[in-house]
Amino acid sequence: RQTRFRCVCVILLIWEVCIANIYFFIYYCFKLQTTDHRKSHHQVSNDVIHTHKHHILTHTQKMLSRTDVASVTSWLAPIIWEGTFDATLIDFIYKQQNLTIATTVFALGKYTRFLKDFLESAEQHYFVGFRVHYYLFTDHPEEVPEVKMGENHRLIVRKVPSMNRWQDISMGRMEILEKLIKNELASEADYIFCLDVDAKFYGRWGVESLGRLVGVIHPWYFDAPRDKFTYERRPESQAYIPVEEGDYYFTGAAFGGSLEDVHHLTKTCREQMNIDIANSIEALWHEESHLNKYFLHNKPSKLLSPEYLWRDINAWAAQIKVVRFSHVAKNNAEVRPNA
Ligand SMILES: CC(=O)N[C@H]1[C@@H](OP(=O)(O)OP(=O)(O)OC[C@H]2O[C@@H](n3ccc(=O)[nH]c3=O)[C@H](O)[C@@H]2O)O[C@H](CO)[C@H](O)[C@@H]1O
Ligand SMILES: [Mn+2]
Repeated sequence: RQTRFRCVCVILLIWEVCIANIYFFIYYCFKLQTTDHRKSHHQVSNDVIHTHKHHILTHTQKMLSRTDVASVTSWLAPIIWEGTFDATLIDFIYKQQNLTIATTVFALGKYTRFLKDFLESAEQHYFVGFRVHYYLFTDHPEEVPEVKMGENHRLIVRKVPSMNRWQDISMGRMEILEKLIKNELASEADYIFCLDVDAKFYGRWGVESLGRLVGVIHPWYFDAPRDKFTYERRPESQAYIPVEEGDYYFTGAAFGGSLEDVHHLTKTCREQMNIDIANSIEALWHEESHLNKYFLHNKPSKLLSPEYLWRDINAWAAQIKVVRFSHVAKNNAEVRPNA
């Protein structure tokens, strides 16, 4: 009987040890969870003053990728497509830097007709919530429409002389930009974008586009083989690119970056175009040809997909999930000073 009693005691003891272990295990797990929680909250409140930041910072854990398009170049510059960035997170990061984005636009001759749609749509989609100073160059300041600017957005109008050739207007932008950056922008802005006016915004164009030197892949050639790119192929031009060279074909209708880098870009293109004029040659696609030559030797640090300059809002391509900025249809012969 005594042995039976001992046996029962031992079993009871083992049972209690087990129960105690289970209790201890549950308590330990719970404690671990709460301390972890407190720790991450603490880290966040060290970094930021806002209250929702814990939620925002955890977005980094989301997998962002596209498998149908390349999102990085061979020199490790990101290519920005819808689905490769977290807009909330990237806005939050840049918000703390108090940036100003200078944005230049030219509207000479009949091109003032594009201003209303350009500016109104920009106010809905372009760097909303960030400081933007538009510099508008026109030969008809009286035709600039009244557009209500959002908070922190300003429109500065500059008069420039009229020109007889649309090619000269388009190419002449480089010199005007070069001077604007050198003489005025140093203490006024952090980044600059130079955009065509015959275009309209349909979706977000925000801080994801900012970088030291930013090129936009031309909407007609993003999917084309290199030998189809319309680079300048005559060796007599300074814009010449041999057939076996070149990475992407960039549009002349949108580019940007830091003031220093864009100043160097505009200065170089202006100088190269002047050499071409002296040699009586005009590059096939004007300043766009020179821009492509520049990007061959000065690789952009960031590339924007054709979402950032699409052909026309109605054109379709499987890779384009969002049209952010798009050329509007225009009758070149009717709108340009020379056909
Ligand atoms: C589809 C196509 O062929 N695109 C080419 C064409 O673009 P685009 O047909 O888009 O050139 P464009 O007529 O828009 O001219 C460029 C910009 O110059 C300004 N502007 C031009 C003319 C004028 O009378 N008033 C005025 O203000 C305006 O800001 C305009 O957005 O030419 C560019 C410059 O060479 C590039 O080569 C483009 O690849
Ligand atoms: Mn255009």
